[in-house]
Amino acid sequence: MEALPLRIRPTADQAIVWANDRLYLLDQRILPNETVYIELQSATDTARAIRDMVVRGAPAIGITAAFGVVLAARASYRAAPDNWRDRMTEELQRLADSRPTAVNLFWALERMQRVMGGIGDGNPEPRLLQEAQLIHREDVAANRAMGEHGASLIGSKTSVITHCNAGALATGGYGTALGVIRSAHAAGRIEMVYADETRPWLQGSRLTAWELAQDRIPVTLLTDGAAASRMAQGGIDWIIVGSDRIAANGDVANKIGTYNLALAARYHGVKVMVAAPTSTIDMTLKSGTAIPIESRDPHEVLHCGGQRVGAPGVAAWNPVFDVTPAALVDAIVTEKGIVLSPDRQKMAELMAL
Ligand SMILES: CSC[C@H]1O[C@H](OP(=O)(O)O)[C@H](O)[C@@H]1O
Repeated sequence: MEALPLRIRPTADQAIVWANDRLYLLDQRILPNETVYIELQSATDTARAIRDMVVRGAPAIGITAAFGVVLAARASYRAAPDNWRDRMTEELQRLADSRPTAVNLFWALERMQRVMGGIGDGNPEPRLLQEAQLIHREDVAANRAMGEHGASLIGSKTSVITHCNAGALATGGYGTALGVIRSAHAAGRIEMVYADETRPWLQGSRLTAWELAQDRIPVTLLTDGAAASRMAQGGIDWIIVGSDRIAANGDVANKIGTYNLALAARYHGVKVMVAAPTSTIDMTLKSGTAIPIESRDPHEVLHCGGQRVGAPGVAAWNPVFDVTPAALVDAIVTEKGIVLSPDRQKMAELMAL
């Protein structure tokens, strides 16, 4: 991967760019201090970029993987025009192995493989690129629909707490949780957004605060440990978060710390909204206990802001997601509509729409 200048304005809605027949990612590891696009030359590059969190966020991971399939097809067809499918197997597996929790990754790969199955002779790239771009466009449209659905639940002068980054940077654009916040703000109903910093990777302080400030939406940073005390002071109406995978009974996997928020919210009478496209819902898993939870390098916990904060010899536990039981979720908001007090039957009815 090489960092190349790309002559577009680096905004949160341009985190994933296909231009000049090339794939570029806004490097989210160094936002907000630097806005640098990295060009990806192969599916292996793409898998590494997902694993290393150059791009992150469930829908964004799925969209990026779809473009990774296009890069794999280009290389395979050039190497073996008559046998390009078989040559893609290894690269597709690398993409699938990049991160385990966001189901959108596997949903996108399966959709691209279904298209691969329908391609006849000749160069597969144009048809696969068309599908990857369609997945990207559909995600933005879903986020805008989700934003309106979610905003319909938001009353005037609402203050919310959000966790991690479920914004344009985590999706194809507009965002899921931040999409709801953007739509409610456009309707004049947002008083304040409190953004948890979200240790250890700081998606909240580095990414969410940047996105909201860029859109002139009022935002106040919280340390992760401050959220419950802020709720205890009163005046918080909703917790609004995204998700990486939702099980068939409505259990929600999201960034580590979401479960803590939901427990404190229930105690303080604050409602919990999870905004996610239906591509994040995994009806093959009966409950959240079956959702694979990614653990990352303890180094991420033992360091902060580029310096070591854990004494030598100290261990660290670094699961980067947790599961919030459906019983602690007041609303799951998707592009298809809203599920209040989610349960298995209601999730099945939503998915049947
Ligand atoms: C709209 S999905 C965003 C979702 O992804 C984040 O995880 P990560 O930054 O590790 O990819 C977090 O769980 C967000 O809620």
